[in-house]
Amino acid sequence: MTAPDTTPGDPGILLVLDGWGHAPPAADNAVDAASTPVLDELTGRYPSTLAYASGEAVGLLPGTVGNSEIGHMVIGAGRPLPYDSLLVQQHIDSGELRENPRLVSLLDALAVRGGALHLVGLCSDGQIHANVGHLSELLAAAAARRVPRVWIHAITDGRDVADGTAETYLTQVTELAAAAGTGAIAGVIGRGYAMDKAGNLDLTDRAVHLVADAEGTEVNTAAEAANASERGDEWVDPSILRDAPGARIADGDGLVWFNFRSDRIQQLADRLLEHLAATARTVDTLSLAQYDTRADIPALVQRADASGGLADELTAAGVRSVRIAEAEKFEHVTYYINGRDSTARSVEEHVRITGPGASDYKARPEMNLDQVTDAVLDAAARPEVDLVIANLANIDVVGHTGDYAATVKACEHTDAAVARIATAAAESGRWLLLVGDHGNAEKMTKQAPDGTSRPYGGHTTHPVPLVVVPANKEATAALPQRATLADVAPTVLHLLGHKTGSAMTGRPLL
Ligand SMILES: O=C(O)[C@H](O)COP(=O)(O)O
Ligand SMILES: [Mn+2]
Ligand SMILES: [Mn+2]
Repeated sequence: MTAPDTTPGDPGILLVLDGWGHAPPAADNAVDAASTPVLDELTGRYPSTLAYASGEAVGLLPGTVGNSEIGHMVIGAGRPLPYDSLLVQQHIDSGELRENPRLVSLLDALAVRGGALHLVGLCSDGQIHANVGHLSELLAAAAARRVPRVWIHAITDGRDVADGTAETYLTQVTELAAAAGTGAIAGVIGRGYAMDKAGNLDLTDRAVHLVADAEGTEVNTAAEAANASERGDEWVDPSILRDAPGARIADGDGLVWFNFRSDRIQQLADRLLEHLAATARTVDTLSLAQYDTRADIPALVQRADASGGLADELTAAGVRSVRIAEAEKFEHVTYYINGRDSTARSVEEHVRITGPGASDYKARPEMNLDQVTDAVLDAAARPEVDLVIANLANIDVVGHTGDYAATVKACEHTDAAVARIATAAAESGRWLLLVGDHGNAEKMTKQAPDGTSRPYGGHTTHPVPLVVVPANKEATAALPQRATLADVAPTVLHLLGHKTGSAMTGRPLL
């Protein structure tokens, strides 16, 4: 770790505008269409640039859309970090995954005792939570080890990919199973139920009972389940295939979770394992990548080391920070930006805004932004606070609804919040760094496999705006033409008067 530098810096505010991407004006660009006079003025008047926030620049496979987890982790780490999806793919390409001792021993045990393998995960190629290609590799491994029965418990997406595509992905899953020579879909359920992360256990339990107990509406085909949904792919009702006898999890079966990202599957994983234990079923369980579950689930692929980032540098330098976000993005400015490290730090305060959630953010594009902004202003007014780090969630969370008009409004609410925060920064002698963590709202349609253009609420590969409003407004140094999210932590440290951390490969932009 780098020793703190003695250059006096200024206190500041790091504001992550979640899902704030940049793309040329177009009919589906909600960021451009929104009236955002303050963001326009700050971007025009002060040093600004575009930062890469997807693909290799942040530790993803080339061409992969950015996401909140890797976005905030790289903002904090000051270097690209090989993300879980990239590590899984490397283990597949090298053949390591198939030979993974934990996997081999589970599959061999199932083959010997005649147990079934249950594979649970999101069936799409959104590459944010999961990738059906990974499922394919697990199916091939099960076939090679002669596991007698393999059941796929399919979660439908419609959020990281265009809505209305669930049937296509379910067909693909069936084809992958046929190609591998094993596996059949047992049940289908939307991610709104199976991947709730807000503690709505009534939703989670619908998934628990489908997967563990084969309880759901009976359907003849997976496509029938997908097409019956009146609320899109995210909300496909729990459905069990009529020709899936014995898909209920039995004592002695095995279970592998194939989402690589933990945040939206961990609630279900814990709940399901507790239900199996309560019903006297011993089931050996693995996850593709490491999960933040209460239960200790052995992972097939370990996480990259993310230490030596901003949090470690701030702690070493005694820099006091306040982290603020509403529930949807709270972990992003605490756990993820700190490198998936939950160590309590005495120099950090966490403010979690808990206003009303919403099942449909179309109707409430303002979310709880006023309270988030109030908290930022309160923290900025405290002289003992060196750094305020906040996430404004609206552009991303409302963007995910795929509703263009609501997303335009979310951008406009965000602009009004930035206006208040920029004024407070000026009044408290703070610099203000604005940056997106990945694109979303600047592209609200996507071409479906059938060639039609559909509303799209998912992320993009576009770069994100990055603006530095200096504490001394006379300073007008230009930023490099292109930056990456890895440059944010070195720039923040520089503005605070500290050197770049020795583990960081990004550079201060000023
Ligand atoms: O989990 C979600 O809401 C989306 O799939 C991804 O969005 P995030 O990366 O912004 O959390
Ligand atoms: Mn995000
Ligand atoms: Mn998002």
